[in-house]
Amino acid sequence: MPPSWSVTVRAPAKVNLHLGVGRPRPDGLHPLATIYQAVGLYDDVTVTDADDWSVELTEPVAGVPLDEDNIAVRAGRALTAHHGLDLAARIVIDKGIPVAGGMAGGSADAAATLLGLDRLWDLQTSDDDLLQIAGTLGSDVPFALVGGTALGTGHGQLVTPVPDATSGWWLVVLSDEGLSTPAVYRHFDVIEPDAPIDPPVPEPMLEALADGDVVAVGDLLANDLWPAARDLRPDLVEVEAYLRATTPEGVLLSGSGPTLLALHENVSDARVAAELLNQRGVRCTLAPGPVAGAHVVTYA
Ligand SMILES: C[C@](O)(CO)[C@H](O)COP(=O)(O)OP(=O)(O)OC[C@H]1O[C@@H](n2ccc(N)nc2=O)[C@H](O)[C@@H]1O
Ligand SMILES: Nc1ncnc2c1ncn2[C@@H]1O[C@H](COP(=O)(O)OP(=O)(O)OP(=O)(O)O)[C@@H](O)[C@H]1O
Repeated sequence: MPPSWSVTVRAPAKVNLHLGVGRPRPDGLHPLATIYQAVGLYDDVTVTDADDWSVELTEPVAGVPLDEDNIAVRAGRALTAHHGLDLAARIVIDKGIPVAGGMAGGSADAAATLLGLDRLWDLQTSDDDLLQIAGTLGSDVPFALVGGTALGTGHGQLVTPVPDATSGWWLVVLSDEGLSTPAVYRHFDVIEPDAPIDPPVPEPMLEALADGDVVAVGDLLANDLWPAARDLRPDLVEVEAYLRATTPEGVLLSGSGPTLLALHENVSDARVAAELLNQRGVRCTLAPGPVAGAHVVTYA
Protein backbone atom coordinates (compact mmCIF):
# COMPACT_ATOMS: atom_id res chain seq x y z
CA MET A 1 0.00 0.00 0.00
CA PRO A 2 1.55 3.37 -0.99
CA PRO A 3 1.90 5.67 2.06
CA SER A 4 -0.29 8.29 0.41
CA TRP A 5 -3.43 6.14 0.54
CA SER A 6 -6.19 7.66 2.64
CA VAL A 7 -9.72 6.78 3.67
CA THR A 8 -12.51 9.26 4.37
CA VAL A 9 -15.36 8.23 6.64
CA ARG A 10 -18.55 10.25 7.18
CA ALA A 11 -20.20 9.98 10.61
CA PRO A 12 -23.51 11.53 11.69
CA ALA A 13 -24.70 13.61 14.62
CA LYS A 14 -27.32 12.14 16.95
CA VAL A 15 -30.35 13.22 18.88
CA ASN A 16 -31.90 11.36 21.80
CA LEU A 17 -35.61 11.02 21.00
CA HIS A 18 -35.98 9.80 24.56
CA LEU A 19 -33.33 10.27 27.25
CA GLY A 20 -34.25 8.56 30.51
CA VAL A 21 -31.57 9.09 33.16
CA GLY A 22 -31.18 7.19 36.43
CA ARG A 23 -29.24 8.00 39.59
CA PRO A 24 -25.44 7.74 39.31
CA ARG A 25 -23.84 4.30 39.66
CA PRO A 26 -20.82 3.68 41.93
CA ASP A 27 -18.53 4.52 38.95
CA GLY A 28 -20.21 7.95 38.68
CA LEU A 29 -21.86 7.28 35.30
CA HIS A 30 -25.63 7.43 34.97
CA PRO A 31 -27.71 4.44 33.81
CA LEU A 32 -29.64 5.40 30.68
CA ALA A 33 -32.64 4.20 28.73
CA THR A 34 -32.32 6.24 25.59
CA ILE A 35 -33.47 6.11 21.99
CA TYR A 36 -30.82 7.49 19.69
CA GLN A 37 -31.56 8.69 16.18
CA ALA A 38 -28.78 9.59 13.73
CA VAL A 39 -29.50 12.86 11.91
CA GLY A 40 -28.07 14.39 8.76
CA LEU A 41 -25.31 16.63 10.09
CA TYR A 42 -21.90 15.08 9.51
CA ASP A 43 -18.21 15.18 10.27
CA ASP A 44 -15.92 13.81 7.55
CA VAL A 45 -12.72 12.24 8.89
CA THR A 46 -9.80 11.43 6.58
CA VAL A 47 -7.03 9.16 7.85
CA THR A 48 -3.63 8.69 6.19
CA ASP A 49 -0.76 6.47 7.26
CA ALA A 50 1.98 8.54 9.02
CA ASP A 51 5.02 8.21 11.27
CA ASP A 52 3.33 9.97 14.22
CA TRP A 53 -0.20 10.71 15.38
CA SER A 54 -1.54 14.14 14.41
CA VAL A 55 -4.94 15.78 14.06
CA GLU A 56 -6.01 18.78 11.97
CA LEU A 57 -9.24 20.56 11.13
CA THR A 58 -10.05 21.61 7.56
CA GLU A 59 -11.22 24.93 9.08
CA PRO A 60 -10.50 26.28 12.56
CA VAL A 61 -13.28 25.47 15.07
CA ALA A 62 -13.09 26.82 18.63
CA GLY A 63 -13.04 24.25 21.40
CA VAL A 64 -11.62 21.30 19.45
CA PRO A 65 -8.25 20.13 20.82
CA LEU A 66 -5.50 19.55 18.23
CA ASP A 67 -3.37 17.22 20.35
CA GLU A 68 -3.59 13.86 22.08
CA ASP A 69 -6.77 15.02 23.87
CA ASN A 70 -8.70 14.87 20.63
CA ILE A 71 -10.99 11.86 20.88
CA ALA A 72 -10.07 10.87 17.30
CA VAL A 73 -6.42 10.36 18.33
CA ARG A 74 -7.58 8.42 21.40
CA ALA A 75 -9.64 6.24 19.05
CA GLY A 76 -6.66 5.59 16.79
CA ARG A 77 -4.45 4.68 19.72
CA ALA A 78 -7.13 2.38 21.18
CA LEU A 79 -7.47 0.52 17.86
CA THR A 80 -3.72 0.00 17.42
CA ALA A 81 -3.40 -1.10 21.06
CA HIS A 82 -6.22 -3.61 20.53
CA HIS A 83 -4.26 -5.17 17.65
CA GLY A 84 -0.86 -4.79 19.34
CA LEU A 85 0.39 -2.69 16.40
CA ASP A 86 2.86 0.21 16.35
CA LEU A 87 1.17 2.30 13.63
CA ALA A 88 0.15 5.97 13.46
CA ALA A 89 -1.94 8.22 11.25
CA ARG A 90 -2.61 11.78 10.24
CA ILE A 91 -6.28 12.56 10.99
CA VAL A 92 -8.04 15.42 9.22
CA ILE A 93 -11.52 16.40 10.42
CA ASP A 94 -14.04 18.40 8.45
CA LYS A 95 -16.53 19.40 11.15
CA GLY A 96 -20.19 19.80 10.26
CA ILE A 97 -21.51 18.87 13.72
CA PRO A 98 -21.73 21.65 16.33
CA VAL A 99 -19.04 21.39 19.04
CA ALA A 100 -20.27 20.76 22.60
CA GLY A 101 -23.83 21.00 21.31
CA GLY A 102 -25.14 17.70 22.70
CA MET A 103 -25.07 16.12 19.23
CA ALA A 104 -22.08 13.84 19.84
CA GLY A 105 -19.67 15.44 17.36
CA GLY A 106 -16.58 14.15 19.12
CA SER A 107 -18.13 10.69 19.29
CA ALA A 108 -18.76 10.82 15.54
CA ASP A 109 -15.08 11.62 14.97
CA ALA A 110 -14.01 8.72 17.19
CA ALA A 111 -16.31 6.29 15.36
CA ALA A 112 -15.14 7.56 11.96
CA THR A 113 -11.50 7.17 12.96
CA LEU A 114 -12.02 3.59 14.17
CA LEU A 115 -13.72 2.61 10.92
CA GLY A 116 -11.33 4.57 8.69
CA LEU A 117 -8.17 3.12 10.23
CA ASP A 118 -9.62 -0.39 10.23
CA ARG A 119 -10.20 -0.05 6.48
CA LEU A 120 -6.92 1.82 5.75
CA TRP A 121 -4.82 -0.87 7.40
CA ASP A 122 -7.17 -3.76 6.53
CA LEU A 123 -7.28 -4.82 10.18
CA GLN A 124 -10.57 -6.72 9.77
CA THR A 125 -11.66 -5.85 13.31
CA SER A 126 -14.93 -7.62 14.09
CA ASP A 127 -18.05 -5.48 14.55
CA ASP A 128 -18.27 -6.66 18.17
CA ASP A 129 -14.68 -5.58 18.85
CA LEU A 130 -15.20 -2.20 17.15
CA LEU A 131 -18.28 -1.60 19.30
CA GLN A 132 -16.42 -2.68 22.43
CA ILE A 133 -13.47 -0.34 21.70
CA ALA A 134 -15.95 2.44 20.86
CA GLY A 135 -17.61 1.99 24.26
CA THR A 136 -14.30 2.53 26.06
CA LEU A 137 -13.89 5.91 24.30
CA GLY A 138 -17.26 7.43 25.21
CA SER A 139 -20.87 6.52 25.90
CA ASP A 140 -22.13 7.88 22.55
CA VAL A 141 -19.39 6.40 20.34
CA PRO A 142 -20.91 2.93 19.67
CA PHE A 143 -24.12 4.52 18.38
CA ALA A 144 -22.17 6.67 15.91
CA LEU A 145 -20.93 3.42 14.33
CA VAL A 146 -24.41 1.89 14.18
CA GLY A 147 -26.54 4.91 13.16
CA GLY A 148 -30.20 4.69 12.17
CA THR A 149 -32.30 4.48 15.32
CA ALA A 150 -31.29 2.40 18.34
CA LEU A 151 -32.09 1.76 21.97
CA GLY A 152 -29.18 2.68 24.25
CA THR A 153 -28.80 1.09 27.67
CA GLY A 154 -26.01 0.63 30.23
CA HIS A 155 -24.43 4.10 30.34
CA GLY A 156 -25.51 4.56 26.71
CA GLN A 157 -22.81 2.35 25.17
CA LEU A 158 -24.98 -0.77 24.67
CA VAL A 159 -26.86 -0.19 21.43
CA THR A 160 -29.62 -2.28 19.90
CA PRO A 161 -31.04 -1.14 16.54
CA VAL A 162 -34.85 -0.67 16.58
CA PRO A 163 -37.33 -0.44 13.70
CA ASP A 164 -37.95 3.18 12.65
CA ALA A 165 -40.33 3.77 9.73
CA THR A 166 -40.39 7.55 10.26
CA SER A 167 -38.73 10.03 7.98
CA GLY A 168 -38.78 13.43 9.63
CA TRP A 169 -37.04 16.79 9.38
CA TRP A 170 -35.23 18.38 12.29
CA LEU A 171 -34.90 22.12 12.54
CA VAL A 172 -31.63 22.40 14.46
CA VAL A 173 -31.13 25.62 16.43
CA LEU A 174 -27.45 26.24 17.00
CA SER A 175 -26.05 27.93 20.07
CA ASP A 176 -22.97 30.16 20.04
CA GLU A 177 -21.78 28.68 23.32
CA GLY A 178 -21.50 24.98 24.23
CA LEU A 179 -22.58 23.18 27.40
CA SER A 180 -20.38 20.78 29.38
CA THR A 181 -21.92 17.29 29.51
CA PRO A 182 -20.46 16.47 32.99
CA ALA A 183 -21.78 19.80 34.35
CA VAL A 184 -25.31 19.02 33.12
CA TYR A 185 -25.21 15.53 34.68
CA ARG A 186 -23.89 16.99 37.96
CA HIS A 187 -26.74 19.50 38.09
CA PHE A 188 -29.22 16.71 37.23
CA ASP A 189 -28.05 14.90 40.41
CA VAL A 190 -28.78 18.01 42.49
CA ILE A 191 -32.29 18.62 41.16
CA GLU A 192 -33.31 14.95 40.69
CA PRO A 193 -32.07 13.17 43.83
CA ASP A 194 -34.82 10.54 43.48
CA ALA A 195 -34.01 9.47 39.93
CA PRO A 196 -34.72 5.74 39.36
CA ILE A 197 -32.00 3.10 39.62
CA ASP A 198 -33.11 1.63 36.27
CA PRO A 199 -34.82 4.13 33.96
CA PRO A 200 -37.62 2.36 32.03
CA VAL A 201 -37.50 1.64 28.31
CA PRO A 202 -40.06 3.93 26.58
CA GLU A 203 -42.29 1.36 24.85
CA PRO A 204 -44.79 3.91 23.41
CA MET A 205 -41.96 5.69 21.59
CA LEU A 206 -40.71 2.36 20.16
CA GLU A 207 -44.25 1.66 18.89
CA ALA A 208 -44.59 5.13 17.34
CA LEU A 209 -41.26 4.67 15.53
CA ALA A 210 -42.20 1.21 14.24
CA ASP A 211 -45.54 2.63 13.03
CA GLY A 212 -43.79 5.49 11.22
CA ASP A 213 -45.96 7.96 13.14
CA VAL A 214 -43.96 11.23 13.21
CA VAL A 215 -46.77 13.10 14.98
CA ALA A 216 -46.81 10.56 17.83
CA VAL A 217 -42.99 10.62 18.00
CA GLY A 218 -43.19 14.41 18.31
CA ASP A 219 -45.64 14.11 21.22
CA LEU A 220 -43.43 11.58 23.00
CA LEU A 221 -40.07 13.39 22.74
CA ALA A 222 -38.57 13.49 26.25
CA ASN A 223 -35.23 14.36 27.82
CA ASP A 224 -34.58 14.06 31.58
CA LEU A 225 -31.55 16.37 31.27
CA TRP A 226 -33.68 19.24 29.96
CA PRO A 227 -34.51 20.88 33.35
CA ALA A 228 -30.82 20.80 34.34
CA ALA A 229 -29.75 22.32 31.00
CA ARG A 230 -32.46 25.02 31.31
CA ASP A 231 -31.12 25.96 34.75
CA LEU A 232 -27.58 26.27 33.40
CA ARG A 233 -28.68 28.08 30.25
CA PRO A 234 -31.81 30.19 31.01
CA ASP A 235 -31.48 31.79 27.56
CA LEU A 236 -32.76 28.50 26.06
CA VAL A 237 -36.27 29.12 27.43
CA GLU A 238 -37.08 31.92 24.98
CA VAL A 239 -35.88 29.94 21.94
CA GLU A 240 -37.81 26.88 23.14
CA ALA A 241 -41.02 28.94 23.47
CA TYR A 242 -40.49 30.42 20.01
CA LEU A 243 -39.94 26.95 18.50
CA ARG A 244 -43.15 25.65 20.10
CA ALA A 245 -45.07 28.60 18.64
CA THR A 246 -44.03 27.51 15.13
CA THR A 247 -46.20 24.39 15.72
CA PRO A 248 -43.82 21.60 14.87
CA GLU A 249 -44.65 17.97 15.74
CA GLY A 250 -42.46 18.38 18.82
CA VAL A 251 -39.55 20.25 20.41
CA LEU A 252 -36.49 18.64 21.99
CA LEU A 253 -33.22 19.47 23.70
CA SER A 254 -30.46 17.42 22.09
CA GLY A 255 -28.72 15.23 24.71
CA SER A 256 -27.08 17.47 27.30
CA GLY A 257 -27.75 20.54 25.14
CA PRO A 258 -27.66 23.38 24.33
CA THR A 259 -28.80 22.56 20.75
CA LEU A 260 -32.60 22.74 20.47
CA LEU A 261 -34.57 20.90 17.81
CA ALA A 262 -38.04 21.07 16.33
CA LEU A 263 -39.37 17.98 14.55
CA HIS A 264 -41.38 18.51 11.35
CA GLU A 265 -43.20 15.88 9.31
CA ASN A 266 -42.88 17.91 6.10
CA VAL A 267 -39.72 19.52 4.80
CA SER A 268 -41.71 22.48 3.44
CA ASP A 269 -42.94 23.35 6.97
CA ALA A 270 -39.42 22.92 8.30
CA ARG A 271 -38.07 25.29 5.63
CA VAL A 272 -40.64 27.99 6.47
CA ALA A 273 -39.79 27.71 10.17
CA ALA A 274 -36.04 27.90 9.39
CA GLU A 275 -36.48 31.00 7.24
CA LEU A 276 -38.50 32.74 9.97
CA LEU A 277 -35.79 31.95 12.51
CA ASN A 278 -33.04 33.17 10.18
CA GLN A 279 -34.96 36.44 9.74
CA ARG A 280 -34.87 36.84 13.53
CA GLY A 281 -31.09 36.36 13.44
CA VAL A 282 -31.20 32.89 15.03
CA ARG A 283 -28.71 30.43 13.48
CA CYS A 284 -30.36 27.21 12.41
CA THR A 285 -30.13 24.41 9.88
CA LEU A 286 -32.21 21.44 8.69
CA ALA A 287 -31.32 17.77 9.10
CA PRO A 288 -33.25 14.64 8.07
CA GLY A 289 -33.52 11.63 10.37
CA PRO A 290 -32.89 8.79 10.61
CA VAL A 291 -29.68 8.46 8.56
CA ALA A 292 -26.88 5.86 8.32
CA GLY A 293 -24.05 5.48 10.83
CA ALA A 294 -20.34 5.92 10.07
CA HIS A 295 -19.53 4.82 6.52
CA VAL A 296 -16.62 5.02 4.11
CA VAL A 297 -17.13 7.67 1.43
CA THR A 298 -13.70 7.83 -0.26
CA TYR A 299 -10.61 5.69 -0.79
CA ALA A 300 -8.00 7.91 -2.41
C1 LIG B 1 -25.79 13.20 27.09
C2 LIG B 1 -25.47 12.08 26.12
O1 LIG B 1 -24.97 12.63 24.90
C3 LIG B 1 -26.75 11.32 25.80
O2 LIG B 1 -26.56 10.38 24.76
C4 LIG B 1 -24.43 11.12 26.69
O3 LIG B 1 -24.89 10.54 27.89
C5 LIG B 1 -23.04 11.73 26.87
O4 LIG B 1 -22.18 10.87 26.23
P1 LIG B 1 -20.62 11.22 26.02
O5 LIG B 1 -20.47 12.67 25.72
O6 LIG B 1 -20.11 10.20 25.04
O7 LIG B 1 -20.10 11.01 27.47
P2 LIG B 1 -18.78 10.28 28.00
O8 LIG B 1 -17.61 10.79 27.24
O9 LIG B 1 -19.01 8.81 28.10
O10 LIG B 1 -18.76 10.87 29.48
C6 LIG B 1 -18.50 12.23 29.73
C7 LIG B 1 -19.02 12.56 31.10
O11 LIG B 1 -20.46 12.64 31.06
C8 LIG B 1 -21.02 12.10 32.24
N1 LIG B 1 -21.85 10.92 31.90
C9 LIG B 1 -21.86 10.42 30.63
C10 LIG B 1 -22.68 9.35 30.31
C11 LIG B 1 -23.47 8.78 31.35
N2 LIG B 1 -24.28 7.73 31.10
N3 LIG B 1 -23.43 9.28 32.59
C12 LIG B 1 -22.64 10.35 32.89
O12 LIG B 1 -22.61 10.80 34.02
C13 LIG B 1 -19.84 11.77 33.14
O13 LIG B 1 -19.58 12.92 33.90
C14 LIG B 1 -18.72 11.53 32.15
O14 LIG B 1 -17.45 11.72 32.71
N1 LIG C 1 -12.87 15.56 17.70
C1 LIG C 1 -13.48 16.37 18.60
N2 LIG C 1 -14.49 17.16 18.23
C2 LIG C 1 -15.11 17.95 19.13
N3 LIG C 1 -14.76 18.05 20.42
C3 LIG C 1 -13.76 17.27 20.85
C4 LIG C 1 -13.08 16.41 19.96
N4 LIG C 1 -12.16 15.75 20.66
C5 LIG C 1 -12.25 16.18 21.92
N5 LIG C 1 -13.21 17.11 22.06
C6 LIG C 1 -13.61 17.75 23.34
O1 LIG C 1 -14.88 17.20 23.72
C7 LIG C 1 -15.79 18.21 24.14
C8 LIG C 1 -17.22 17.79 23.78
O2 LIG C 1 -17.29 17.79 22.38
P1 LIG C 1 -18.56 17.29 21.55
O3 LIG C 1 -18.69 18.21 20.38
O4 LIG C 1 -18.46 15.84 21.28
O5 LIG C 1 -19.73 17.57 22.59
P2 LIG C 1 -21.20 17.08 22.62
O6 LIG C 1 -21.76 17.08 21.23
O7 LIG C 1 -21.92 17.90 23.63
O8 LIG C 1 -21.06 15.59 23.10
P3 LIG C 1 -22.20 14.58 23.62
O9 LIG C 1 -23.44 14.90 22.88
O10 LIG C 1 -21.61 13.24 23.23
O11 LIG C 1 -22.25 14.80 25.08
C9 LIG C 1 -15.33 19.47 23.42
O12 LIG C 1 -15.65 20.62 24.16
C10 LIG C 1 -13.82 19.26 23.28
O13 LIG C 1 -13.15 19.79 24.40
